[in-house]
This record gives sequence, C-alpha cells and structure tokens, in this order.
Amino acid sequence: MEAVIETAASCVGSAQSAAQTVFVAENVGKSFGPTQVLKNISLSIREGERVAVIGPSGAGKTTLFRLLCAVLKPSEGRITALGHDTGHLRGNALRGLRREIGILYQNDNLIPHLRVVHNVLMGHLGHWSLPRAILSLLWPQDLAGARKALGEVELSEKLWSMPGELSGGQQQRVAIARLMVQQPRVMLADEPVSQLDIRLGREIIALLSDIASRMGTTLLVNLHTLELLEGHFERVIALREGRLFWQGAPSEINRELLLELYGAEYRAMHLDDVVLSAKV
Ligand SMILES: Nc1ncnc2c1ncn2[C@@H]1O[C@H](COP(=O)(O)OP(=O)(O)OP(=O)(O)O)[C@@H](O)[C@H]1O
Repeated sequence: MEAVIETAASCVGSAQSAAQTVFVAENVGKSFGPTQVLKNISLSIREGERVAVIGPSGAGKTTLFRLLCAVLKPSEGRITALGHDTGHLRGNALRGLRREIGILYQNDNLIPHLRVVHNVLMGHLGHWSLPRAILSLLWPQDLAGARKALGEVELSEKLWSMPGELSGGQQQRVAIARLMVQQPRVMLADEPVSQLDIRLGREIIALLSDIASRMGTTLLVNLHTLELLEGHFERVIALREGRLFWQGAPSEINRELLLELYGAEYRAMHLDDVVLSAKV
C-alpha cells in the first residue's frame, strides 16, 4: 500500500488558512547527536482540530510533541506555533507561548505534596504574579474556579485530597481540570492513558475530546491504544521511523495500513481485534 504523504506546500496551505493554523511544521528534522530521529516532517494543525498521532515505539511522536511546544528546537526546517517561529523564541515570548499550550503526560502530572485544589489552581500559574501564586498556596485563590473545573471532571469531592489518595484515572482527571483552569489554546496529551486500563482510557479520552470541543481548544493526542481513536478525532497522523508516513480520517485506516505502519509490533498490539470507524 502506498503511503500518502503531503508535500510541504499542500500542508502549509494558503495565507488565509495559515491564519487559522495553530501549528505548521515545514521540512522539520531533529537530531540528537549523530542520530536523526525526525526527518523532513511537514504538516499543519488547524485551530479547533482534534488530532491523534500514532506510530510504533521510537517513531518520534514524543519528539514531535516536544518540538511543537518549543521544549525542543528543530535541527532543520521550521516550526510555527501559534504564529511564532519556535527556533527564535526566547524569554517572555517563549513563556507566553507555553502559557497557551497545555500539556498532559502519561503520569506524574500532579505535584504529590500539594492538595488537589492547589494542583488544579496551578493552571493559573502562567497568569498570576509570584506573590499571588504564593498566597494561593496558603489561601487558595479562585476556589470557585477550582470547584467548577473539578465538577466538570466529576471529582468535586476530592478538592482537599492529596494526589496519593487518588487512583491513576482520578489523577488524570485532576490534571484535565488543571488544563481547564489554564484555558490553553492547544492541549497536547502525550500518551495520557498508557498507564490506564482500556475502560479508564476510554473515559479519559472521551473527557479530553469533549472538553476540547466545548472549549474550542485544539487537541493533539499521542496514542498507543488504537481502539480509542473511534469517535474522538477528526484526523490521524502516523509517524514511522521519524517520517510522516500517513495522515487521514480514522475511517480510512485499514489493516494493510496498520500492518505497514507497525511492522513487527502489529501482532503484539492485537491490531486485528481493533475495529475502527469514524463517528466524529
Ligand atoms: N533526548 C534524546 N536524546 C537522544 N535520543 C533521543 C532523545 N529523545 C528521544 N530520542 C530517541 O529518538 C527516538 C524517538 O523517540 P520518541 O520518544 O520521540 O519516540 P515515540 O514515538 O514517542 O516512542 P514511544 O511510543 O515508545 O514513546 C528514539 O529512538 C529515542 O531513543
């Protein structure tokens, strides 16, 4: 099966569509020392889109996310994030960009010695002055905002709990409540459910997708569990060996594509059992 790869020109699109674009990668490469882990990646993500990034282990998914949120700079090519060339961002401009990008990791999202309320209010950190942030640790500022966000993730009763008293799924919900308080323009979730069983994973992906669509926030999720694509994403981007292998709608994914994408991992992932359909 022939991999469908967009050219830089078609990805970048016209000046008009660029105005509604949150990320543009143009011929991006990333090397660590002599090892090139991303090669010639060109893609764009539109405002409000919900996109899943898939691919075998080591394909470069996390590296791509770190480039998009400007934690890493490209070795080649250019990334434009919310209108800024990340290769040239420094100081306040870099902090400003990071405020607009909310990140959810697979675990360790919460500060273990802070109560849930304080973890949720961490979402305000990019906007609050240092004195207000310190004061909030003694006397939570915006308690109503924390209560509301926790209500949205159905954890109102955990406001004063410690993270260690929560299950893995509940901790991810608290991290999502923190994202709601942060109100970023983009949410990047890097394998947010790989530590959870499939039922909890489904709940978390459904919650993220629902919140992103209600807030009009762009959502990018790096996913290993392909069963979770169903119904939540408008587009899938597949990476293989550091290259953009394929992109399209979830409904276009078929057995041949997955066999070619995952190679030896295909059987281990039980992909024959995966039933994919687009209900977005
Ligand atoms: N800081 C680094 N220094 C050196 N090599 C790195 C670094 N970060 C990532 N790599 C390498 O880059 C490649 C891609 O890693 P990355 O974590 O982006 O892949 P991935 O697709 O997210 O994999 P997984 O699904 O297993 O998490 C891997 O071979 C990894 O070892």
